[in-house]
Amino acid sequence: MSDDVIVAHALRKEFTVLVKVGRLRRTRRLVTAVDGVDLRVGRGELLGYIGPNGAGKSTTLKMLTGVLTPTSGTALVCGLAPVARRTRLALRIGVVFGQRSQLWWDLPLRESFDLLRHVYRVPAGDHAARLRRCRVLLDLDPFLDVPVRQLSLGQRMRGELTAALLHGPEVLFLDEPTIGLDVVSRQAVRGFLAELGGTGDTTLVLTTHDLADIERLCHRLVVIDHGRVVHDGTIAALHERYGSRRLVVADLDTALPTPPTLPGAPLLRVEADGHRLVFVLESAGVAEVVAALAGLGTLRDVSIVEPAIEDVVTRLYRTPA
Ligand SMILES: Nc1ncnc2c1ncn2[C@@H]1O[C@H](COP(=O)(O)OP(=O)(O)OP(=O)(O)O)[C@@H](O)[C@H]1O
Repeated sequence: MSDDVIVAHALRKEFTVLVKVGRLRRTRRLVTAVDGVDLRVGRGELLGYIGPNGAGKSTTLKMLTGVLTPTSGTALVCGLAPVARRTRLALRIGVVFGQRSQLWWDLPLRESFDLLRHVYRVPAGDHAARLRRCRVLLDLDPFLDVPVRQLSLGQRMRGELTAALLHGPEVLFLDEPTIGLDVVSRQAVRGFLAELGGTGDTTLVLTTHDLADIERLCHRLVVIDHGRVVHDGTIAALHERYGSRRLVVADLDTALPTPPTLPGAPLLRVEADGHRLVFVLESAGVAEVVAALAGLGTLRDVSIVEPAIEDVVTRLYRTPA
């Protein structure tokens, strides 16, 4: 039996929108937000679901969590049809959507968590253990007794994450979990999700525009554009497909009259009046390039620059779907 916790086939969602034509007239137009997405996500996977604005990410997540009914296609999450079995599914998944809160605005966090324990009928021992873990990892104690409406965005997001996890979900869906957070909160949330995903017990599906989230957290990346999957694979595969290459940066004590020619690693540019040479690693290996550079007798320092995911994703978004 497959251990996929999410299986979507030809998932499609259309919306009818009214658009203005001329000064007074309005006409109906069909918007295809998700256009035949196939997706399988295994238990314990950490999946980044990314794409440019309006690509269909949130709409996909809403269909997978039972908030929206697909126009056509099928989805099963934890073996359940999300809309038809929404209540049952709610016990098996956790959802953190930036714009929607599951906390009680006027209650302190601690009381919201208590209420959620009753809503989900979580045994007291399990609840206490999960809450303890979140308190430590997300540093909740300084604001556990503060009413939710008084929390900062970063504090509330840490509360939302906790709320989504107290019933021990198998899958956690996160729509832009670090949006608008300051550096400290962003690191806290990322670190927490990395730890959670690292256990292999919880499947994470994450949409984000913050590619640092992806690099830190996701093993697999699904990129959608105009509602269609344009890449499904590892980050390394994405770099390979779009030809991103590693660079070797050599700092020299003395500039050379002519830069060296290294087989398999062409010179990309010369900087700092000839004191810095940047090579592209093509067919050559790092060791042979470094050895050749060391042989020049003027090498002070050498570093390898990994390709930035921003570059490759920007290029991917520009490529027609
Ligand atoms: N309720 C709705 N009614 C009409 N159109 C909608 C509705 N929800 C989404 N859309 C449209 O569907 C398309 C996909 O929207 P969606 O919110 O899924 O994109 P997204 O990838 O999450 O974008 P972003 O990164 O900007 O959040 C967009 O063109 C959007 O305008």
